[in-house]
Parts: sequence; structure tokens; C-alpha cells
Amino acid sequence: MSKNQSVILQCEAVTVEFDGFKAVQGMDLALQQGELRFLIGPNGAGKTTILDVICGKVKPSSGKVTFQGAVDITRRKEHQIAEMGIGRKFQAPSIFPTLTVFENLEIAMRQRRGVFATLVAKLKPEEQERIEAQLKMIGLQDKAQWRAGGLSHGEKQWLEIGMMLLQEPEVLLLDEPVAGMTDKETDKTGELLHEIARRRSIVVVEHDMEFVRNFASKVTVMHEGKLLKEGSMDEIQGDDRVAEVYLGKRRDADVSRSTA
Ligand SMILES: Nc1ncnc2c1ncn2[C@@H]1O[C@H](COP(=O)(O)OP(=O)(O)OP(=O)(O)O)[C@@H](O)[C@H]1O
Repeated sequence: MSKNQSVILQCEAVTVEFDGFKAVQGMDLALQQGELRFLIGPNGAGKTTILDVICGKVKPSSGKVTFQGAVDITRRKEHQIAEMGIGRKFQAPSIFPTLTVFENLEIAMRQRRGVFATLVAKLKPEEQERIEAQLKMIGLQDKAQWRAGGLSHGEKQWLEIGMMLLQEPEVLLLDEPVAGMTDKETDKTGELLHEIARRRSIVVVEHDMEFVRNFASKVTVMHEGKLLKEGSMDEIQGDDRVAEVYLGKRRDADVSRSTA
């Protein structure tokens, strides 16, 4: 068996240019099935751009992205990549604020991987159960009939994660999921991500170092569009180059977390 057997997503030598400026320069990233990977690095390191490449929003000038072993998704369109099972969550939640929490999940389930369907058909009992299980997982079972717009910031983020999960992605790409959350919400989100990673793979771009320390097993550090270091949080924290380019610069932001 090849050692790549359990690699679900692989970026090889990915380079992205914006008007001649290389935002990403020969980046490699291999994500294992069921892995929760944190992607960190200073501002402008290219973290968001690499997520944009994976989900098809940005096309690389060179390099390759493969999914589930052999499928080359480098030139696929964004909606095709979503339908294949790579879900992307941006910072701002894209929920329907005037609908209830339950209805939001119902729409997401019917819309599985981008195929839109309306709310007309009655839910089958197994669909109802799937939504209820999802509500429980995201901790919103008591707020199923709340208008989504009335939820707290953290709850809205969880709802959106629940909506994504009902579309059954194999890989989830999350951009700063705990930004603006309270410490309690942040911890709850970390636990939720670990639970999700039992069945799916996740890449999280994150600036909150305390959150990364508490919940990461493997961390990838980017700097100036390149891979700087990959390893456990202990290895990352013990690396002089990382301390120089990243941790040193981020100390202020780290401290500011409690005021977010
Ligand atoms: N559409 C674009 N056109 C031109 N330059 C861009 C574009 N998108 C990103 N860049 C530049 O590419 C570099 C990498 O940006 P990117 O957003 O990927 O970094 P990041 O690591 O996610 O940073 P941050 O942590 O601040 O979000 C930055 O210098 C940014 O200004």
C-alpha cells in the first residue's frame, strides 16, 4: 500500500501570481483523511490564497491540487469542487437570518453540494433525524425554532458549520472560525472541530495562537507564500525561524484575543 493511501488532499508546488506578485510560491500541503490541520503564519503569508486555490476560487499559475488520491482539481470550477466534497466557510456567516435555525439546516440539506431545491417537499423521517442530529452536534437543539438572525455570533458560526456538514463534504476549509468569539465559544468550537474530524478532514486558517495551542495536533506555518515549517505545536514553538518571522510578530495579537 502506498503511503499516500490516506492522503485526501494534496497541493504540490502551488504558485499563485497576482499581477506578477507571487502570493504563494511553490507551496506543498498534504492533508490526511480525518486530519484537523491548522494553517498559521503572519499577515500576507498566503494562507487565504492557498484555501482559495483548493476551493477553485483562485487558479494557480503553476502547481497541482489533487483530491481523493488521483482527481486533479486544479482547473475545476468552484461549484464543481464544492460538489465533489470540498466545503469552504468564510469568516462572515452566510446564513438566512429571517429563517429559523431548523429551516437554515433544512435548506442546506436539500441543497446538498450545490444542487438547489426548494422547501416544498415534506421532510422524510430520516431527513428530520439527520437535522436533529446536526442540531445536537452544533449545540443548538434548544434553539431550533429561533430566528437565525437572533443567535449570538458564535452560534451563527456553528449554524453555518452545521449547514456545511449537511452537504457532506469530505474536506472543510475554515477561515478564522473563532474570530470574534468569546473564550467559551472558542473552546466549544475547538471541541466541535475535533468531533467533525472523526469523519472528515479540516484545514483551519487561524491567528488565535491560544486556540491553536489548545486544539492543534499538526500545524503548518506559511511565510511569504512558502512552507516554513510543519509539525506539532511544540516543534513549531521551538523553531527559531518561526519565532523570528511569526510568533514574535504575533505576540500582540495573541494578547488581544481576550478583548475580541
Ligand atoms: N486578489 C489579489 N490581488 C492582489 N494581491 C492579492 C490578492 N489576494 C491576496 N493578495 C496578496 O497576496 C498576499 C497573500 O495574501 P493572503 O490573504 O493569502 O495572506 P494571509 O496569509 O491569508 O494573510 P492574513 O492573515 O492577513 O489574512 C498578500 O500580500 C496579499 O496582499
